Amino acid sequence: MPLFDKYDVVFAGGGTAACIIAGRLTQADPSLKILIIEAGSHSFNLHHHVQPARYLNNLGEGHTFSHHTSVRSEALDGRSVCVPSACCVGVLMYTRASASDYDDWEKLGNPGWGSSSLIPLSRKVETYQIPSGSPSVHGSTGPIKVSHGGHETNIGKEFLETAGQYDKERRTSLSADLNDFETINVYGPWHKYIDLQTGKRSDTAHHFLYNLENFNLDPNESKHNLHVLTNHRVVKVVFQNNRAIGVEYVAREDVSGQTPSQPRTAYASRLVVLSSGAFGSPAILERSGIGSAQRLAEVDVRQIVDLPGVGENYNDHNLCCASYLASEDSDCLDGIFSGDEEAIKPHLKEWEEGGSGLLAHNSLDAGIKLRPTSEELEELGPAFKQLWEGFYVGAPDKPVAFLCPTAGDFNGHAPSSPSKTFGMICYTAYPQAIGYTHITSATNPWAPLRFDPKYLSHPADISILSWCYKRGRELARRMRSYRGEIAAGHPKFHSTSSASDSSTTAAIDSCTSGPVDMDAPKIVYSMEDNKAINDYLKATVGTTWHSLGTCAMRSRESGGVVDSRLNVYGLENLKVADLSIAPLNVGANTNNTALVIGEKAFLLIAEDLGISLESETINDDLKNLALAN
Ligand SMILES: Cc1cc2nc3c(=O)[nH]c(=O)nc-3n(C[C@H](O)[C@H](O)[C@H](O)COP(=O)(O)OP(=O)(O)OC[C@H]3O[C@@H](n4cnc5c(N)ncnc54)[C@H](O)[C@@H]3O)c2cc1C
Repeated sequence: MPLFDKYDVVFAGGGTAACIIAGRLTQADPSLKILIIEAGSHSFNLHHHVQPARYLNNLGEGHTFSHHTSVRSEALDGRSVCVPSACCVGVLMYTRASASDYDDWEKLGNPGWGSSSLIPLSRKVETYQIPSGSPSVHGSTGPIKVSHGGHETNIGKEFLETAGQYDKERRTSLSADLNDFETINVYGPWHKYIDLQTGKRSDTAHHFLYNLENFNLDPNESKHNLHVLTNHRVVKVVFQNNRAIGVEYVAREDVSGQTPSQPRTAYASRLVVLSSGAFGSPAILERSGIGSAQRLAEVDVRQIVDLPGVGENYNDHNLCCASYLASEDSDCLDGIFSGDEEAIKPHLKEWEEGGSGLLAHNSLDAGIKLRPTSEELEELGPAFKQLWEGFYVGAPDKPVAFLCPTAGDFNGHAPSSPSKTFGMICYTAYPQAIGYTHITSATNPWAPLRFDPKYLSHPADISILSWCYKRGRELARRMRSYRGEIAAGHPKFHSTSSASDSSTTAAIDSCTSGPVDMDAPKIVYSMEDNKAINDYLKATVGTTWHSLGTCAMRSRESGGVVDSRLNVYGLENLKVADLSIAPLNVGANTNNTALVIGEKAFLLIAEDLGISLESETINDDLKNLALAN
């Protein structure tokens, strides 16, 4: 239980952004009494968390994960989708936004949130362990380590070799920097949030909290002023007039039936910060009476502030994973993905002794941020063309989609051992369909949300995924390790279709099928084939776990929830600081943007609290950044 009667700052949620803000605040002013209330458990040195390759095993139901099931969607032929949220870096893919993404945020009326302010923060937070990293965009002293991981898979190498020979329209470079905020349409290496020295996952809990001097996982044992209370959820914010003075919270055990027993209160004399992510933060606001009058009336919550944007503007990216068989000599992560400890054992020694091998890996070694050629633009159809002209032409640094091979199939379609598999994943960088998330209970923070991500409800979104699936398929079937397609991970083409000839639709049992020639003709798809692809996408499209935007930093008139200092409109002493504040999507995996938001929020909060960044505990880089912003 919390040790102090009253804290200076209370955080609801202890994920990517919160750990940075709390860790930096406590370094800047060790006398600050800070409480983090976190729904999940501690991850300190847990082997399934710090050993990178085990991430798929973490996706089950548990205390660290919340699964949000959507309403049934017409665009997905009546299917629901399930989106988990959690307090970790997940798949460990290091991907940064495009510079224009942040400039678009600033243009919406958010001074200090453009690329010139945020790129230095993205540099600040990292130590880029890739020797060729440019110091103008990559950091060398930050807590979060970025490397290529402890192994180089043949799948990644072959993807780049194949792309170099097959795709004459685009460049391939082994030393390309795909995450310099501007490079697109280049095939290159894909890096990871893995510390090269230890082979461990590099996350904000370990590098901003657990490493603090005197920090103790158990607040009762702590001699530190920063306490973390895990396995508890914040129900709502407590106000005195319009000033936030604390939060009510409950433990999972306190919930019986629909209603938790009497919640406890943690008081905050200076600031309450909601950092519960794109699902958690709007839910806390709604339970606190902040949101649209209609939504709050539906769940019997008295409205305190009318902010119809709460829970709206839900963004994600749309994922498609196609599955292929790989040659038996491929170094794939299937065994580790299966969670079978016997399969993991052979890799443990190498990881423990040198931080290397397949356990220090996430299966993704290469990829491309794709934009279409003029020929492909035609293939993408009229709905996309309109989007292209209105959105992409003026933003040459924005990708349309990502395409990356995975050494091991995410879908778990691996036939029985010892077969090896690889995947070809693609996701849409800026889906046009925007969803929502709202509460269904006024009091129970574990109650399911009413949630619809609206996947594929815009026609351009499905054309992009279809185009990427076809591109990925052409590359996959030319890779040396290709041994056929796994039927369950592909569209059901009619057996007489040329899109399903023997070399392209080998079923699970045709393991001897090798790659086609590099100059084999491109597969031609009929209207019926295209329908089969669309049906497959509707049946399988999934989340990239990149939920954002549900407490958008915009003007109040345009549906905003927080201003550009992250203050919730109409209230005092209440900020939101996590990915939910993103006013528009970013064309990237989102952890990097959450890191940047954490760094930016720290500077804003330090300033509000009157903390001098001249303090000796703050290093010079940070001082300079604060002065520059
Ligand atoms: C499975 C998965 C894989 C991912 N893979 C990648 C990847 O490879 N690369 C990448 O860049 N990004 C990845 N992401 C996305 C990245 O993890 C998120 O973008 C980032 O963590 C968001 O940071 P945040 O601070 O906004 O929220 P989070 O890090 O989600 O933190 C929110 C925290 O609040 C807690 N919480 C929620 N409700 C409450 C409540 N009521 N009370 C108290 N606590 C609460 C949650 O438990 C959580 O810990 C992945 C995400 C997931 C889920």
